[in-house]
Amino acid sequence: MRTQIVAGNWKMNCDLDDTKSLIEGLKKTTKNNATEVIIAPSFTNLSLANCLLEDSNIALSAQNMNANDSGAFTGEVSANMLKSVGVTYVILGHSERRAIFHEDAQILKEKTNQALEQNLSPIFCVGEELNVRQNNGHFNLVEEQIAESLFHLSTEEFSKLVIAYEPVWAIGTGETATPEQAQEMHAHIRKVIAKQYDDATANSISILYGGSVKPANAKEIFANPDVDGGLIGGASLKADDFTAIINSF
Ligand SMILES: O=C(CO)COP(=O)(O)O
Repeated sequence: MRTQIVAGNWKMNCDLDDTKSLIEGLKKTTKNNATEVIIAPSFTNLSLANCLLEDSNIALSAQNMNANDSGAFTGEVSANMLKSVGVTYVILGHSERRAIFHEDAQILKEKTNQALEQNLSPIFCVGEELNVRQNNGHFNLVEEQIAESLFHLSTEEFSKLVIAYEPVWAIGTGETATPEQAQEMHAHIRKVIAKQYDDATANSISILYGGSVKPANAKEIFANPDVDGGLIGGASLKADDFTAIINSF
């Protein structure tokens, strides 16, 4: 039985007050759920979020992290700093980091290594742009993204990952992959992992879908056998919507 996960990627949204009220809203509505619930506020609000979440079972994730331990990296945040404010997950390889901040397979490999060394669980994002899908290159591209940054890991290390499939054309566009498109890519990812590692590893990894998930479509996406939850952007910024998504399993 794989862990079902619903993670909210707040991106560059919510100041201190917004963070406080969103978390208070979530704590009222998300009690006693069997699903692992994770939120990823911005760096500046992680410490507050950690205090507010003390009596809850909502876990904290960062949206990014530097690959180095410490030192002269102006503007960057280390794994150790994240751990010191209660962070247990880190989103790596989000398409916005790849496209806007030019993060490539090598840097994502280094960040993954550092996260695992420091006992943070990476939520590693993969996904194709629309033109790649239109040219039928999406299966190969996603396989390549996983292989280039992750296949150097040992079986034990790989088992600590969460994978998120986020087709770039579905992020923030209101256009969602159909349940069939999500299922076939998730099954493909699992097959690729089984080929590199083994069936047990492939079957134990939680693979999340991300891209315009909302209360109205979460149920049909989560109903697929290889979809173990969601990485939610816009709809994670409203406590009611996020809770409705969590309750869609
Ligand atoms: O990028 C996403 C989560 O990481 C998805 O964003 P949306 O849910 O806003 O499409």
